[in-house]
Amino acid sequence: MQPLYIIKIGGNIIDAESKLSHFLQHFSQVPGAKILVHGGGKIATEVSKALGIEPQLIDGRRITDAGSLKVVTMVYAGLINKNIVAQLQANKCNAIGLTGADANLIPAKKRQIGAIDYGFVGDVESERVNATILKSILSAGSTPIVAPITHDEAGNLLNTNADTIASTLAVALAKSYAVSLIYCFEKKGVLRDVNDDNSLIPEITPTKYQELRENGIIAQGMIPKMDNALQALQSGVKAVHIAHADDVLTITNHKEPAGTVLHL
Ligand SMILES: Nc1ncnc2c1ncn2[C@@H]1O[C@H](COP(=O)(O)OP(=O)(O)O)[C@@H](O)[C@H]1O
Ligand SMILES: CC(=O)N[C@@H](CCC(=O)OP(=O)(O)O)C(=O)O
Repeated sequence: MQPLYIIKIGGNIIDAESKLSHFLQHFSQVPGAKILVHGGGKIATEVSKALGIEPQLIDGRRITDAGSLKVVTMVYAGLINKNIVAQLQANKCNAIGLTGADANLIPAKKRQIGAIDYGFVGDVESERVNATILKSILSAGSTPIVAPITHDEAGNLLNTNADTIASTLAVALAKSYAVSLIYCFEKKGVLRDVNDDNSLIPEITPTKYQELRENGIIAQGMIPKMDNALQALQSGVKAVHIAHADDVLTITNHKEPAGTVLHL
């Protein structure tokens, strides 16, 4: 099967102009078929505060009321997505920006009210992804850049965690490509001490994950990232890495080990 890299980039890199531009230069050199999924939660939080809408996050997920939905749509689908596309075009990467509403790429269901009402937050399923449109974009030599905005097929946009979008697309395409999913962020990978880049944990299995979580070594935003990563691996994705944004080419060119690799 043809290789496909699905690379996710998060808020701390997107928020730093020079880090983002450095990453995009590298991303444009990743060989073969590739998809970029971006977040941008940090910028959405800043814009939200500037507009007087106090952001509220529970376990890394944003409570998205009608006002917050306007903010995240403007920030993710507009500001961030289009800036990334323009920068990739400047790097000779033929990028095409998409939300989950475009070409019915990612239909979602509004999260049902349980203990917590998340508001306009969408839950997604890999079976419902429009894999056909992604395959045709990739075979035309273009690179989809996916924003974390989905839709409910009834005219409403929904906010979906970007780590979840990346793993859902990876699973949806795993029948057609040998998919490697790479979560890129601002640290060397999963660390024993979150403040020490020399404490990299090179490999994690589901059993080790449980242990690291119980010990509080894996916490905050790393929990949904790990959950999504392991689920992708259990659903046919060939390889999953959690690594520094600067190491993307080291991983895709198989130069040397970098970041954390997940194993079943
Ligand atoms: N063991 C760990 N190793 C690395 N990062 C961790 C760990 N535990 C918690 N984290 C936190 O998880 C964050 C990454 O998750 P998140 O903020 O959601 O990033 P992104 O926006 O890139 O998806 C890191 O910035 C770090 O603060
Ligand atoms: C529902 C939900 O939480 N959506 C996320 C989408 C953005 C995101 O995931 O951004 P990062 O990858 O930069 O964290 C949010 O609004 O924060």
